[in-house]
Amino acid sequence: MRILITGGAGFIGSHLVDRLMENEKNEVIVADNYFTGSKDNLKKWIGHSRFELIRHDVTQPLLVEVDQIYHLACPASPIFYKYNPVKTIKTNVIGTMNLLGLAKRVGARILLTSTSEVYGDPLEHPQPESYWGNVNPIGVRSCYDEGKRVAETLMFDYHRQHGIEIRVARIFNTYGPRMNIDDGRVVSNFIAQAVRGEPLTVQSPGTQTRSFCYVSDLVEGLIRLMNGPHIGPINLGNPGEFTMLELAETVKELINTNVEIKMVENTPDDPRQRKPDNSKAKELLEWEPKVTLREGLPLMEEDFRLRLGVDNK
Ligand SMILES: NC(=O)c1ccc[n+]([C@@H]2O[C@H](COP(=O)([O-])OP(=O)(O)OC[C@H]3O[C@@H](n4cnc5c(N)ncnc54)[C@H](O)[C@@H]3O)[C@@H](O)[C@H]2O)c1
Ligand SMILES: O=c1ccn([C@@H]2O[C@H](COP(=O)(O)OP(=O)(O)O[C@H]3OC[C@@H](O)[C@H](O)[C@H]3O)[C@@H](O)[C@H]2O)c(=O)[nH]1
Repeated sequence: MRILITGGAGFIGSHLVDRLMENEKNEVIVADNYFTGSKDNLKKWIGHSRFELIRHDVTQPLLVEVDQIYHLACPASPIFYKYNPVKTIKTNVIGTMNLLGLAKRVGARILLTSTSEVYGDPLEHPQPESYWGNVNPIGVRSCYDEGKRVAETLMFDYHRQHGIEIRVARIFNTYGPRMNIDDGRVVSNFIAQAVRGEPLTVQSPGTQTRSFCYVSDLVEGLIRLMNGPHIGPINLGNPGEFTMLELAETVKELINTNVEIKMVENTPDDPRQRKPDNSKAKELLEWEPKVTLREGLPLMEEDFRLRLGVDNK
């Protein structure tokens, strides 16, 4: 099987590469523009005979002969997707069209990594795939939320109109080693702050909730979705729900009991609650996350200490 992973130099993408490369029958091609990803994440595969890395921006067409496409390319951290919002929209819309065009041309199956952000600031809780969401179409997060919603629409229209084999995953907050140190997302921020001995910055009010999935669980879900018969959309996330204050307390307890917790200002349109309804993934993919937050957080510590150059406690 020859497999293309767009965004494969990023956090989730590089873990997916690791898993797919374990199978000696797979050849893996990564296409990435290194906006938020890095060659470092793939260093153990560079030079391997079954692996290829291409510097490529998905807003441009790509021609490669492949059997499957995991389409991940898109900045995921709010700081980075808001940095150049027009580019984020182009990546989601033109990028997804380009990859669908490739899938059509070579007859490949294509999986889109959509997001729980398509539910916006959800009025239904937990969120099932049947919920249409509560999204601000003109806000600062819209380039990402609405961009992913259009990407999903494109996937289903190419499927209905051209018979393309599609898979759509709606990923909930995922964390683990290799997240960018300055990524800006809450788990990597708190771990980096705890390792550096700096205050943990909880954005107000701190009662907003998220459900955090460890990256190995998520990758397993993506592979099951890609290779199963169901097109989705299917929620992939861990149903354990925590307030940001609870997350900060947990990081403090597990990583550095000496740090303070500091309340800081939040950003506009921050969703107030989020938790996946996992029934579809359980039933159709026989998938359930295994790693709890308390187990997963310490697994990031060594990677962050090494990259930050901070010795063990
Ligand atoms: N991590 C999460 O919690 C989460 C949640 C929901 C959805 N997702 C989705 O999963 C995917 C991967 O997320 P991640 O957490 O690994 O983020 P990431 O930022 O670490 O990885 C994204 C990768 O895409 C690349 N990229 C960005 N724009 C590109 C472009 N125009 N052309 C080519 N490459 C481009 C980046 O350089 C990076 O390597 C994204 O599509 C994201 O929307 C992630
Ligand atoms: O330092 C911080 C950073 C963030 N936060 C809070 O933590 C919560 C989560 O924020 P993050 O930036 O980690 O992530 P978000 O949940 O907003 O978006 C995320 O979810 C879905 C994915 O598609 C996106 O890629 C991802 O970034 C927010 O309520 C935010 O206000 C803090 O309290 N402190």
